[in-house]
Amino acid sequence: MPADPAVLVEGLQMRYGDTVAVAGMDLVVERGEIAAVLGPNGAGKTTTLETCEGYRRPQAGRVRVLGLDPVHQQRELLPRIGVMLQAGGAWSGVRAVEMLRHVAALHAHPLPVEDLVERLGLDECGRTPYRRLSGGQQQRLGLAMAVVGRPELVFVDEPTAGLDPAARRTTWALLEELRSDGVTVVLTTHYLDEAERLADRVHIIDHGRRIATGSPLELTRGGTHATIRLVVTEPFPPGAPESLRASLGPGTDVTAIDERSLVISGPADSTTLGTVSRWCEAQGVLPESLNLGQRTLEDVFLELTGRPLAAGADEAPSVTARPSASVVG
Ligand SMILES: Nc1ncnc2c1ncn2[C@@H]1O[C@H](COP(=O)(O)OP(=O)(O)OP(=O)(O)O)[C@@H](O)[C@H]1O
Repeated sequence: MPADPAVLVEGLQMRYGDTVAVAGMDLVVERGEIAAVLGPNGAGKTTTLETCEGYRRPQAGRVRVLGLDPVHQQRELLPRIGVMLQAGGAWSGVRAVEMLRHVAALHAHPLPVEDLVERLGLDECGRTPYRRLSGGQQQRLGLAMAVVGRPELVFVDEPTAGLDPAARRTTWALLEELRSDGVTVVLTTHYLDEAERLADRVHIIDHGRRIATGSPLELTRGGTHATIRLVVTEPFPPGAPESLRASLGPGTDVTAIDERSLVISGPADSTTLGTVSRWCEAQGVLPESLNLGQRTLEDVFLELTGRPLAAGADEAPSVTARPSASVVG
């Protein structure tokens, strides 16, 4: 019989008073993969993770972690998972390395503390009380505490928020090493490069729901689709996006960016490029540039939600963007 997935979330609903934090979340994380839960501020990432970690009881729906119920089988589950919280997690007066040794001592087969300290550059602040550590040092200590017990599964919430580029790379390398050792990693992030670089599978979430799932390549490739950016020398005549969309036919989407540029999302082939070029001639506009580019996760989020990821959950939808990507998985 195949093993249970590392994480299984079905129809999870969570609210805080009148605020709906999670609105029917479905999520599957297979064992041994790095899964990134990507979404804007307030999308419900932390609440979902905290429910998987057993800190919150599902108000509706079902959550299983390593096949166990995180609330009712917490004693069985806790020794097998590592948790890096967004902030805190250590006593304020305790020295960094003492804290890590303490956590290591709670586990049967911990990683060597000194190695982790050196790996994560914590040697320089090993005797510093937790409350005096910089934000980045607290982040790295939090990660060390999450992995020191050799967990089968680690949850890391925004592992590189506020870290400098060198510390981000160190963190990524450690997470990749965990995966090579067969550890499942579930991380939340709103850094697109982090999700693209690290994750085997990305779950894009918005307003408490998963809206797309796939490997970074599957999500950005969108089948044979690509993004073509057209910039012309003079403003387009009125109705240009509609007219170009009609020329290109079904399966293609055209979004006006400003009066001289638009984005075409459609098949990346010579027919599309030829049609765009002939359309420009017919409209009497001269292309300044015509760039064919791979979609980014940012483009995917924009297409799915009509607003940029960085704008946050409450931003009004953009008037020019129109959803066209399909939900995967
Ligand atoms: N303890 C709480 N009490 C009241 N509302 C909360 C609480 N925690 C979260 N919320 C609200 O629930 C929603 C989801 O929050 P959550 O922290 O799960 O999202 P998130 O995607 O992790 O956001 P971020 O990226 O900012 O951490 C937000 O509207 C948030 O303001």
